[in-house]
Amino acid sequence: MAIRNVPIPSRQLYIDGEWREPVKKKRIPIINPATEEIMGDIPAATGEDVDIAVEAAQRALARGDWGSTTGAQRAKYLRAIAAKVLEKKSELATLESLDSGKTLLESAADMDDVAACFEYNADLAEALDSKRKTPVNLHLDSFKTYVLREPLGVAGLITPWNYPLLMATWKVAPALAAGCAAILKPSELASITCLELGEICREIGLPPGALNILTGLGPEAGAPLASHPHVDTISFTGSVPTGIKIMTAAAQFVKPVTLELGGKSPIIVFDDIDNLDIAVEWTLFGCFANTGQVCSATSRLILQESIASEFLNRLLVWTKNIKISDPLEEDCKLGPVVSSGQYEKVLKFISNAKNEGATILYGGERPQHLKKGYYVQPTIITDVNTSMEIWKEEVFGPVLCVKTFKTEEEAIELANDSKYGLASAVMSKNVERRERFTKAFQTGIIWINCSQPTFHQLPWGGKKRSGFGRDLGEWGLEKYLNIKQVTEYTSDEPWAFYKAPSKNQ
Ligand SMILES: NC(=O)C1=CN([C@@H]2O[C@H](COP(=O)(O)OP(=O)(O)OC[C@H]3O[C@@H](n4cnc5c(N)ncnc54)[C@H](O)[C@@H]3O)[C@@H](O)[C@H]2O)C=CC1
Ligand SMILES: NCCCC(=O)O
Ligand code: NA
Repeated sequence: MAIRNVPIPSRQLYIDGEWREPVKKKRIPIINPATEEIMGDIPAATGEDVDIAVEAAQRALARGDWGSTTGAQRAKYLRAIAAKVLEKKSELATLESLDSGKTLLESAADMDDVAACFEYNADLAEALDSKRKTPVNLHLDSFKTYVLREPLGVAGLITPWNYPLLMATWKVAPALAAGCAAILKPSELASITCLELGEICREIGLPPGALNILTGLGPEAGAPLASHPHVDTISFTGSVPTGIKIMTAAAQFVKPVTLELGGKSPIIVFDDIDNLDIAVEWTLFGCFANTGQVCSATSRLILQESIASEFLNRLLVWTKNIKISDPLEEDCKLGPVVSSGQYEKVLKFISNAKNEGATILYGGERPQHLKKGYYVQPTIITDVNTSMEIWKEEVFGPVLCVKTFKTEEEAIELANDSKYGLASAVMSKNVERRERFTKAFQTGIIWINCSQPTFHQLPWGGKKRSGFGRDLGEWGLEKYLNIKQVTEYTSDEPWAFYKAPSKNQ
């Protein structure tokens, strides 16, 4: 499946259905995190390019070939994109791995998810046609009313590097399904596959301006998008500090935003589990999948004291078995983190934990056999207390911290002891207990007897400082719609609120 020598395409910005050099002609190097080598470069958009893209998006909305389409017509474009993604799956997956360090296995799964998400939103676009105009019966003779669902306008989509094309798809697919015109700003750390989405849109003949793709730095390309007066909504996935900046910028125009931010999600394991190894594997997957660079990573293991020692022993055995290598190698299960900045950040979290008195039970360093690349061993940290940074802050790397508990009350208190509220997992065979935890968890996503499986039919998002609004499912499309009420007075009788003037007045 791996095509090692996929050439890195040299692209420009994708605006108005064509490739355009950025106004300031700047480019950003692409770094392969597995080798630390520069592989190519991407265009760096600035505010001038944002203005051009916004105008292209507005023209698309005003033109019949996009602005007047039915959901069924848009569904055809979305299905054509899905088909092209599958046709180019191995090339796209390899590019994704080269750019972000994701294992090829995970990149290939992402491409399947990308295609499935476009397909799913094609279905939603079709379903929208029958819901476009919904009568509302007021049970009054004098009024006829209905509600229209219309595209909100120009959507700004700002996305991260951990699932580069998939996170973009979670926003692009519903924005297009709704009939918006979109401007995607992917992360400068991994933009290759998002630019290839531009090529796919060109190949399938998506009307110009319906989707524009501006690569570039956050403050130079993302910030002008968030603060543009003619961008009608912003959907963002990324860090809390950037989310706050985006919300602040958008607030100046009372622009709706949805924010999918960080997390420090718990996984609670009870001693009533039937099979220790199954729980161990979910715990590993929950924290080390995608090299821990997952907003919903269950990076706080909350373990019932009675099984702690046996569980940790099995966890160590399984962890030592994880293959860490170049992400394109067969069976690689843990690649490098995305960038030198992220590498330094993860190692600093580990050294801070040590300095605060925690124990590095396993890992904590660069793997001995890999001399180059931003690799960090899967790391397990014990002797953690709730005032430590490692308990409170998102690492976004393969680092699991562990605490034990005796009672259910203690477990739920530990689980909810976070400023974040994205996801929670509980492993137990006791149905009533699982229901109690489902109710008590202060998060938007609950996993029972698993961690991380994600389905595009279900709402994705959090509460507290993990943000608000939802991607995916029908909820992921709603934010791109304007709900318009229409009220018609159908009576021949005067309204008779004011006194009617007399005939000779
Ligand atoms: N919730 C999640 O899925 C993610 C969380 N993170 C967290 O954020 C940390 C830092 O990663 P970064 O890449 O720096 O995340 P970031 O939040 O800065 O980047 C996400 C996106 O926002 C853009 N951006 C940055 N500054 C902006 C601004 N002022 N206005 C508009 N857009 C802007 C970036 O270019 C990128 O496209 C990670 O270590 C991790 O903890 C990072 C990526 C994804
Ligand atoms: N399994 C998808 C996770 C998406 C995210 O990290 O935002
Ligand atoms: Na990269």
